[in-house]
Amino acid sequence: MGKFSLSQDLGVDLGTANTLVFVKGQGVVVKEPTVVATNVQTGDIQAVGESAKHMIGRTPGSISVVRPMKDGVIADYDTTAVMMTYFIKQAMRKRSLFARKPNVMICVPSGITMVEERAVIDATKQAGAKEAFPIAEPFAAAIGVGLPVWEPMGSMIVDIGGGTTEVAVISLGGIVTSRSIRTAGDNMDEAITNYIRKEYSLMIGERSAESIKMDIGAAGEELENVDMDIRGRDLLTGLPKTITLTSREVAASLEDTVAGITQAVKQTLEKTPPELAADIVDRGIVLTGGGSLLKNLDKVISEETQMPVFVAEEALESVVIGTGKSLEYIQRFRSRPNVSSRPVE
Ligand SMILES: Nc1ncnc2c1ncn2[C@@H]1O[C@H](COP(=O)(O)OP(=O)(O)OP(=O)(O)O)[C@@H](O)[C@H]1O
Repeated sequence: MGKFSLSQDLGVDLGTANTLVFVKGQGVVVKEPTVVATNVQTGDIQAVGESAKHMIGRTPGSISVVRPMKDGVIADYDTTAVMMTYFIKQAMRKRSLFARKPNVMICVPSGITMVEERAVIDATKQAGAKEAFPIAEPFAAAIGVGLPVWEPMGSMIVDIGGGTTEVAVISLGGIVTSRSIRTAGDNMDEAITNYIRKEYSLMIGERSAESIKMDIGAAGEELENVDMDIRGRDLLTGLPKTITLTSREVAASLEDTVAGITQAVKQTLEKTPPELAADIVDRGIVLTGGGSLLKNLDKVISEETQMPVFVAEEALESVVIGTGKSLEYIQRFRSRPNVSSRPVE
């Protein structure tokens, strides 16, 4: 880096549900849903981020709304690249005219294949990055929540996003054991949708399912029961209909997804070397990612594992904050497939 370098490097969390951009020296400057609306006839971009998310389920035939990431990886390459270009431009609005292209630290799920990781690197470069440095999502999340990742000390992080849940035990700057499953927030929405369709013959939209989860969704059984009126389309008459749903029903519909996440945590603990397991017993498990905000999920995981469990304060931002903090160590990261979790000394 030269003496008069005008660098403005970026950290990016390209998530299934949300994309966030961190600018060195400024913090989180972009926080938008990973959604793009395009005009079907012309291919022109109609809306990106929050405004595109509002269009989901409400578009005429001429507009298509796409979520270009699925299960933590790129499902629609061209749309992802266009979206990233838009967000990176937005993040660098205040950039000097003479600034060079930014280096970008970008998170990828730890269970990603080489081909999938290559697609993320290529899309990031296409969006204007000079170099793209992949970092494993749970590692970034652990840095973001301030866990002592570089110390000889076991830390366990569970990042529950929209598409993936990543569980990792970290010590001495590397991931010791990890598990990445494609079960997370999106599956919770699907489980609620399926339950309502089966029990009430009512078809609800993706956004309604997400609001039900956020408003009255919870893990476990012993809950204060609350009601919510739900509107949708009656599958038998084809007409709009309103039903009243209870939080207990929602919790029951989420049981399998919650069990899947708890199981992944247990399996990772089982593979953890004893010294590190002892550290985790002392210091607890940290949950992060939007999915960790599901009510009572921390308690259920704590009961199942018999470990203290904490939810991170900035659960939706830990990963991007971690990518931002990692910019300090950018020289230690190399674009090498599948070893991105391990900073190279
Ligand atoms: N209060 C809440 N209660 C339950 N779920 C929530 C809450 N807030 C957000 N979520 C869920 O969190 C998920 C998004 O989390 P996050 O932004 O961390 O994921 P992501 O990084 O985009 O996904 P991934 O890491 O899988 O690529 C969505 O499924 C969203 O519905």
